[in-house]
Formats: sequence, structure tokens, C-alpha cells
Amino acid sequence: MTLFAPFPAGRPRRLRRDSATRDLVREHRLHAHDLILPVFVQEGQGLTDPVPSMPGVARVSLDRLLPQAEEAHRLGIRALALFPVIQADRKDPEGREALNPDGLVPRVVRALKSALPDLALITDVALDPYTSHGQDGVIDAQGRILNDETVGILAQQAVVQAEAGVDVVAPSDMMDGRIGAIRQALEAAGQIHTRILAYSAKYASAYYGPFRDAVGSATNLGKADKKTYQMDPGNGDEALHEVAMDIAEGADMVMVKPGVAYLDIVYRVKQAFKRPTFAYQVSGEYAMLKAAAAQGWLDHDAVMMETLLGFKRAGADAILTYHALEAARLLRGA
Ligand SMILES: NCC(=O)CCC(=O)O
Ligand SMILES: [Mg+2]
Repeated sequence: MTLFAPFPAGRPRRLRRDSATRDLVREHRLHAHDLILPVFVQEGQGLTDPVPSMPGVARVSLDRLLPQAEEAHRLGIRALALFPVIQADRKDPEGREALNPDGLVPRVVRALKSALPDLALITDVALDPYTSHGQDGVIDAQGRILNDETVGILAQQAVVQAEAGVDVVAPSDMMDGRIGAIRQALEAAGQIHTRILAYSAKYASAYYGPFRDAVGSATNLGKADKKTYQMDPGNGDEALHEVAMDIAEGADMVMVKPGVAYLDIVYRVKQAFKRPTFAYQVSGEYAMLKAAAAQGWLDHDAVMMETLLGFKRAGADAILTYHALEAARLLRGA
């Protein structure tokens, strides 16, 4: 009788021996349907302003956005997330332009929905693109963000977007109680089909830098930060608490943001709640890969696909990523 199993006890390498077997036993795959493309839209005609810290990404006018949206749709991407670049003269301390039913976002939503009715649209519910101080909420004389006053405005903003025909509203502000207030406001307005994608666990992250350059809120924000409402990167359990509250208040889908540095949170949220869980691979993550690839230090496409697959393995049902178009093109070619 042998006391020990013969060496080696098993040979996991058998399953890695050839590509046919590797394909058969692969647990997770990336599909174009997993990808959501965030886009930056601005007023005007014929405008494509590249974002310097995000090579390949530009702030475009609606006429330039349409062909991008068509390509995304053709490649199997099911949703776009719209982020507006608001002109400086339309910003004020209360972010009032956010409630304009004929503002940039409602007009772009109407145009995209009429051109591509099957492409889902997600709009950002937050005041930072609209406030002259760059914060996601209205502030008092000391510059403190006023939670409940802000929530009241966000609920109206969500109704304006829903009435323009958006499929999904996505509150990204991290005020307390906004999901419940938005859900109630949508119900009261008869917008019972509008889905809410809650940015439930949004961390106060330095990875958002290039995004703030893109929408021009970095200059407005100056040296201020968002630590009184976005989460502390040191906290994990708190994310579960935030997600539980948002689900109880009426969120259909929840989100974790940023991505790679928070995949433990994606995993825990998915395991704990088994609800649609999205992850946002943010601007700084995109910028890092572009920069390293430009130096010849990383294989861009391989690292991009490996990273996106990592989100799936962690449990993300969909990934907001600026790589969505290039990843979907690669998937189509494969
Ligand atoms: N509310 C949207 C963001 O903060 C975006 C972050 C990024 O892509 O860096
Ligand atoms: Mg919350």
C-alpha cells in the first residue's frame, strides 16, 4: 500500500496541451454583448476634438457620433453611455442646464433612439458636467455638498432624460437616497420602464483624471476632491452596504467603479447579491494601457483582451470601457 499518491498527483497540463482542449474547457469568454461604449458628446457640427490623455477617444458632435454608434451596433455592442461636454457659459452653481428638456443630452438621446432604436442608451445622472464648481451636487456657502437638495434635482434630471426616451438612467453622484428618489419620480411621471443602473460603489479615485479633462470639469473642480460622497478606497464591506441600499431603493443594475483595482468588489457584489453587476474600466485605466503600448512596453490588444476577460471572471455582467469598439472589432475578426 502506498502512503502517498504517485508523483505527480494530477496533470492539469493535459487540459492545456492543445488549443482545441483549451477552447473546450475555457470557463469565461468575452462577447461584444458584454461591452458598453462610453462616449463624449458636445454641441456643434463636424467636431471631433481628441482627448489628449485618452488616445483614440474624442469629444464629438452628434453628426460624428452617429457613425460611431452605427459601428458599435453593427459589431454587437448593445449600449452606449452618454457623457455631455457642456459649454462653460451653460454652467452655474446649481447645474440648472441638467434640467433643460431641450439640452444637449435629451436632444442626442432623441436623435440616437430614432436612428438606432435597438441600441440601448444610458445617460449619466449627475450634476458635475453642469456645475460651475465641478462638484456632483449643489453646495452651501462653505462649499459642502448638500445631499437632499441635490437628490431633488437629480430626480428631476432623471425624469427629463426618461422623457427624452433613454433606456437606462445611471446616477453616478453617490448622494444618499438618490436611487429611491429617482425611482419614485420616474413612477410618478409614468416612466415605469426606465431602468436604473446605480453607480453604487463609486470610489474617490485618481483614475478619473483623463475623464475630467475630457468633460472639462477638472478646471472647474480645481484642487477640490469628491471624498465626502465617493467611497474611500480602503473600504470593501461598505460597498456591499451601498449596493444593498441601492437594490432596496429600486436599482435594476448596480455598478462598481473603477475597474481593475476594484475587481475584489465586483466579485463580492456579484457573489453576495446575484444581481446584474456592471464594472467601469475608467479613463485612467485606458490611458495607462495606451501609454505603455505607445512606448512598445506592452502588447496593446493582448493586454486589453486579458483585462476585459478578468472583469468577466470576477463576475461582471457588462463592462463600460473606452476599448469597447476596438475590442468588439477584434472579437468580430476572431
Ligand atoms: N461619472 C463618470 C465618470 O466619473 C467617469 C470616470 C472615468 O472614465 O474616468
Ligand atoms: Mg449610496
